[in-house]
Order: sequence, then C-alpha cells, then structure tokens
Amino acid sequence: MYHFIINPHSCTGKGLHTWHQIKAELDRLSVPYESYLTTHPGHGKELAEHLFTQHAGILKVVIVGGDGTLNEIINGIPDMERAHIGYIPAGSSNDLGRSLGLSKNPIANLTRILNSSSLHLMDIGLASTQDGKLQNRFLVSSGLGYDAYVCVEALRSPLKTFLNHLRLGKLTYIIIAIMQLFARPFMEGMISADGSEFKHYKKLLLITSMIQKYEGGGMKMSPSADPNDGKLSICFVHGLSKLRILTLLPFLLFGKHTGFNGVETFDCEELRVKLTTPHAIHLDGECPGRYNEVTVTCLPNKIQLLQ
Ligand SMILES: Nc1ncnc2c1ncn2[C@@H]1O[C@H](COP(=O)(O)OP(=O)(O)OP(=O)(O)O)[C@@H](O)[C@H]1O
Repeated sequence: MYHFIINPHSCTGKGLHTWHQIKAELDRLSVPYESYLTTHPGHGKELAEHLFTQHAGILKVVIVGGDGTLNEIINGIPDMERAHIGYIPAGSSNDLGRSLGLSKNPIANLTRILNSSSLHLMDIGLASTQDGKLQNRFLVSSGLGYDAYVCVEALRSPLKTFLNHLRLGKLTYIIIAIMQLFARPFMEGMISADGSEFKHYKKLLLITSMIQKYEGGGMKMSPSADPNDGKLSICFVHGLSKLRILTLLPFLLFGKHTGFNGVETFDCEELRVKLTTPHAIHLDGECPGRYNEVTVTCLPNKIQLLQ
C-alpha cells in the first residue's frame, strides 16, 4: 500500500494537475493506494504525524509537491526509520529533483517509485536552537540571512504566482534575489565548525548549510555537496559590498562563485552560528522565523528514498 500526500497548490496548481495524471496511472495499473490532499500550509506535517501514529511498521509515503511540501512532511514523520519515501516533483523550484537528477515527467517518476527495488539512503540536516523553539529537519539546504529573506519574499510575493502561470517560476527567485540584496542589512556574528573556536565576521550576507547542490530554484550554491558524505557543505559570504555581490550573482547560478574573495566554503558535521541580532532562517525554502543562535547538524543516511 502506498500513501500519497499531495500539495494541490504547489507551483500555483501544478500539484493538482500532476496528481490527476498520477491517479489515472495508479488506477490503470490497479496499484493499492490512499491519497491525502493538503488544504493549508502546515497540513503536510499534520498528515504525516497522523499517518505514522495510525499505522505501525514501515510506510511507503509518496510526496507530490515542491521542496516546501517535502520539508513539511519529513518534519512530521516521528521515526524516519519507518518511512520509505517516494518523491514526485511538482513545485516551482524543485531543487531536490534537480540535485538528484529526477525526471520532469510525473509518470516516469511514478514508474521509478513503483519499480523501486532498493532504497537510496541520504543525509538530512537538522537546524536547532538551544531553547528547542527551532528543531527542524531539511533535505536540500538551510540558510541564515540573505537566502532566507529571498524565500520569505518568494512565499508571499504575487510575482511567484504570476510567473508560475507563465511557467517562469525559476525567474521569481532571480528577480527577488536582486531586490532583496539592496533591501536587507548585512549580518554580524560568529561561526564555529565541528567545535573549532568561534571566528567573528562583519558584513555577513548569508550562511548556508547545503545537503544538495542546488537551492533557490537552481542556484548551484554548493557544487561539491554530496548527500551521502555525512557532512554539511557550508557556503558563507562576508566583507563584500552589495555592488560586488551583484556581480557575483551570475557566477552563483552556475556554481562558479566559490573561488572569489569573500566567499568561504568548507564541509563539516556541525555548524554553530551566533549572530548579534536575530535574522531569518529558511529550511528548504520554508521560513519558521528569526533566530540569532542556531546549530546546524548533519544526520547521516537518515532518509530512505524509493529510487
Ligand atoms: N492547500 C494548500 N494551500 C495553500 N498552501 C499550501 C497548501 N498545502 C501546502 N501549502 C503550502 O505551500 C507552500 C509551498 O509548497 P511547495 O513547496 O510544495 O510548492 P512550491 O513553493 O511551488 O515549490 P518549491 O518549494 O519547490 O519552490 C508550502 O509552504 C506549504 O505549506
């Protein structure tokens, strides 16, 4: 039995359209399944919690939606060891699908999941605060500062809806990225990796922890990220003027930004950040609030994907 969780609203309605195609194929093949459509933000998490409380043992959960829906669901699963997860991308940015090289064809993805004979184990990340107010998993990336502000804006911007209708959803992040660069102040704070001494930085633009290579609708933030190495790929930018950063954005698109002065990259198992003032954080594009002290950890081989 497969349990399908669908965000009909993902990519401004593409989720529902994709689901209709998948449902027809499931019915044609007489595959046993249950389906659940999300009705509001946060519902994916509630559905996953409910599903795993109601059923014992291993569950095959297939997610139809974008990275945000995936994020909600993996945060609702109490015990990742019990979840075998299939993913059919139907979002605006689909950075997990892009990083894993998944097909853009929903039926091809369904066929892959139904015929899956092995599980693809992959790392996930956990971002937390000491008071426990933040305790969220992520599959693709988590970022403090600039990339989070871009996500906050993308989530509420009518531009995303408009461009999704024109099938230009990827452009949303590029346009908002340029606008947010000049709208937001820099951060200041300290960073420590794997227990090293904290180092202080001024004019911090962003601090991003990547599991996958891509975020923000195809920005190759970490070209060397490996979702099976048990490590976070960190990228942070500091000490540059905004005009200089603007000239670097095209390089970021193609993952060629890493050699420049002011762009630091390294791998670690645990990253600790202490900012002088709270700033927005995103986890797979979902933005739970603003924080100033965050610990990000890699949880090796924590998710089991039907491949
Ligand atoms: N029925 C619904 N109505 C409105 N919003 C929903 C509904 N179900 C889920 N959501 C919210 O939609 C948001 C975006 O979902 P999702 O990530 O699937 O699509 P997307 O933003 O188009 O894709 P991506 O994250 O890949 O850019 C999530 O924050 C989720 O909470």
